[in-house]
This record gives sequence, C-alpha cells and structure tokens, in this order.
Amino acid sequence: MTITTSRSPAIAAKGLRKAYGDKTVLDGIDLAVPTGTVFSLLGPNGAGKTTAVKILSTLITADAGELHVGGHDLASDPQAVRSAIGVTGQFSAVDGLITGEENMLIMADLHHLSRREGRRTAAALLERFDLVEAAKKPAAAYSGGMRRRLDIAMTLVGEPRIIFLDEPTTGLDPRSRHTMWRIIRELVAGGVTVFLTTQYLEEADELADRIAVLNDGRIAAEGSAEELKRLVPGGHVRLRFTDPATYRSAAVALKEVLLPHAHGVAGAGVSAVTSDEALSLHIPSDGSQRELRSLLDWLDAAGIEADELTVHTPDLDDVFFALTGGSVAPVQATEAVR
Ligand SMILES: Nc1ncnc2c1ncn2[C@@H]1O[C@H](COP(=O)(O)OP(=O)(O)OP(=O)(O)O)[C@@H](O)[C@H]1O
Repeated sequence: MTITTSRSPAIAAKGLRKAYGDKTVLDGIDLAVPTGTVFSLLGPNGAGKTTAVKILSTLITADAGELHVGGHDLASDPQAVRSAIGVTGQFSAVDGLITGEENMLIMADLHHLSRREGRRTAAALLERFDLVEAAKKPAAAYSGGMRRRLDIAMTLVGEPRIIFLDEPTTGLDPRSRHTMWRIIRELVAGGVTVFLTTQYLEEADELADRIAVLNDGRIAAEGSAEELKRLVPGGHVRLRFTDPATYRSAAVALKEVLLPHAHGVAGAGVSAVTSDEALSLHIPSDGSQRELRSLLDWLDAAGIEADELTVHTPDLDDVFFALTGGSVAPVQATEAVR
C-alpha cells in the first residue's frame, strides 16, 4: 500500500474540459490527488464542482482531458473506475420507502456478496455509523444527518478505496457535521482517498490535505489551507470598546497615526477599518510579537485603553473572497501589502 501511496495519484486530471453549449464550465483543469489524502474542491455556486465530481466518477463524460482514477483511464476503462470508487452527495442512493437495513442489503446484493456476508457487512456498517436503532425504520423517516450517514454506509459496502463526497454536510447541524468529519477522518486513516466538495470553508480547513479553489472554470489557487491563507491579507488586530467616547477618540487617534507619513504602528500606511456600530477598530497586522508590541506601545502612548484586543489571522473565508471575486482585494494587491 505504501508504494501506491507515494507513487501514483489516486485521482489525476490533465486539461479537464467541459462545456454546456457555449458555457465553458471547466476550462482545462489539472489535478493530482495522492492516495490516502483528502482533496477539497471549493468554489462559488455554479463554479463547476459537481460537474467535476460527475466527470471523475463516470456519471458524465468530459469534452477533453487525460483523466485517471484509481490508476484506470476514465475514457477507455470507465467500468474499472466504477468498481474502484464510491460516490455520495447531492444525488443520494437512499430509497426512502424501505428500511436502512434493506437499503444496505440491496447494496450488498449489487456487490454480489453472499447472503451471509451481506448481512454481516450491513450489520457492521450500521453499527459503525450509529444506525442500529434506526435500521428497521423506513429511511424516509430519517433525519438529514442519518440519511447522509446511511448513504455513506451504503457506499462503503463495496469497500471503495476512492470516495467522492459532494457537499456531504450541507444542511446538517453542527453535531451531525462533526460526526461526518469523524467518519471521513476514519476512512482516510484506513487509506481511503477522499475527493470532497464543500460550501463550508471550515470543513475544508478541518479535513483537507490540499484545497483547490475553482473560479471561472479554472483553478484559481491550490495548496494546503496554510499555504492558501498565506496568499491573502485579512490579518488584523481588533480593538473593542464599550464606551462610545473612548472609541471615538481612539478612532481619531488611529486615523492620524495611519496617515501615509506615519510609521511605527502595525501596518502603517494601510487603512484601518472602523465600525461605529460595534465600537471596534480593525488594524491591519500580521499578528507578530513585534507588531503587537508596537501597537500596544502606541495605545499606551496615546492613552487609549480598549476593553478587548483580539488577533485575527487570515482564514479560508478571506482566501475564498480574494480568489473568487468577493469583497477583498485581489491576491496580487494583497501581497504588496504584506
Ligand atoms: N446538464 C447541464 N446542462 C447545462 N448546464 C449545466 C448542466 N449541469 C450544470 N450546468 C451548469 O454548469 C455550471 C456548473 O454547475 P455545477 O453544478 O457543477 O456547479 P457547482 O460548483 O457544483 O455549484 P453548487 O455549489 O451550486 O452546487 C452551472 O452554471 C450550471 O448551471
């Protein structure tokens, strides 16, 4: 297993293209997902994430590209790809009219397991996914979280080594989301490769070894969460005040010190953000000890006492907005600031 892990990617795409009519959805995308890792594809609504999942899991065909999944060529051997993968997500395989257990047994039949083996596998997976109590109830009566768990359990009947999860936690409450994260981590610990699309940047941050941000049909950036966060600004110190008068005098003093000629306070020359409603000031900062010290010195010298000081480092939200045309400045401009 280690040999495969280090040598051949579980999922590889070169020049992946797909258009619907004159709308190009994927415009020559390259991806390589090492075996036993989590890869997350992020992007705004309509960016083409589901399209990429559908292509790589053989549900639809690409217009162009060299695509390999599990070492098999998607164009020439889609059947081999199908037997290596599992897919769950927006197009759930769960039949609501029958029980969770019956859904599992149907999957076991589809995978040609013997009756005995099918029952054993179904029971083990229902237990693993905390569905034993619900097993005899119709799946239509399941909550969203239970249904997702059943969906993944069904996918695992065939013991796929590569799993595509298309927005697996959309609409789930925080507890169900954390359960799903635990399940995904367990799968990966067992050597499974996970291709994950999500709308939750926190989810990619938690789970993914590598993240690609899809925008306008192309990969706008790819890397670990930490690497992506380094691409954008967003680091700041937030000062919060409870007394409006103290807040106002701090805002005035800050404006003076952040004039283009002034230096010495963190990020001098970069505009701070004031929020009159929240009585808070956001001062650009990399959060380093040096910058914090100079900020504290300045606050002392100016006689300003904030009620709360918090350091905010860039998160994936900042990355997402910067790369997908949101409200934050584009990446190049932000690099100049840092
Ligand atoms: N069968 C189809 N025919 C025509 N256009 C399609 C078809 N499927 C998807 N599209 C278009 O392709 C684009 C990408 O859709 P896709 O579902 O892959 O996006 P997505 O990133 O998964 O979005 P979301 O986050 O909303 O699920 C969208 O503009 C969509 O309208």
